[in-house]
Amino acid sequence: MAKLQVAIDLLSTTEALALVAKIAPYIDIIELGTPLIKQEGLAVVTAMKAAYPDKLVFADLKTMDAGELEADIAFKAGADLVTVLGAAGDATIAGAIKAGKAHGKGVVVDTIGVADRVKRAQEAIALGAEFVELHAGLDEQWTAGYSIQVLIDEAAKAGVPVSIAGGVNINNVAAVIKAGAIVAVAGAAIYGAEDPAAAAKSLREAIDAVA
Ligand SMILES: O=C([C@H](O)CO)[C@H](O)[C@H](O)COP(=O)(O)O
Repeated sequence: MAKLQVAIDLLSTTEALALVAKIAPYIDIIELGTPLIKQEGLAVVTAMKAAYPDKLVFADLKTMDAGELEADIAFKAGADLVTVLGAAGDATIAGAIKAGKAHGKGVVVDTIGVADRVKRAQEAIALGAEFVELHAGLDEQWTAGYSIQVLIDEAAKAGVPVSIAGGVNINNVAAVIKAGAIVAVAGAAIYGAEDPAAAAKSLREAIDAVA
């Protein structure tokens, strides 16, 4: 069954916890976004895992160097999954995966900014990543001409476990899952909705109707 990951790009632990209190029944993975972790530190990871021990807590570290060290810190703080950038060297990805194995946790490789996302996804899975995020970041999404269809097409070609992040919403989530993504990542479509619970519920239902 494909998973729904909420990407929380709010800026306080209080707001993040309040959001998850509304949407918890509909989501599988709770992502603490990079800006949130920069604002609140890894304490937000610890607080979220304490509040939702049965959910997967995803720390979007976007590590570029010192893979083993940064991943180890986040796993100790309570993360189940951490991100390392696909743009980083193989040694950085391998280091984070080593920390993941030591903790019995996983590493997700984020392809933001990578020119050939499909090739890097295949390489990252060969290195031992749990799955790879085919990702167009917020700045890329706001660039004229952006379409999530690029990521959907890449997911269909990748042949390895991938998630899609970058403007997932109720209009495209079925296509995301039909393309083979094992995780749909939705940020603004949930936290920016007038009724986040209703938005998360609709996304969940749309995913389950495909998967
Ligand atoms: O990972 C993200 C970004 O780098 C800021 O942290 C976003 O959470 C991701 O792009 C998903 O965002 P939405 O487009 O709002 O779904």
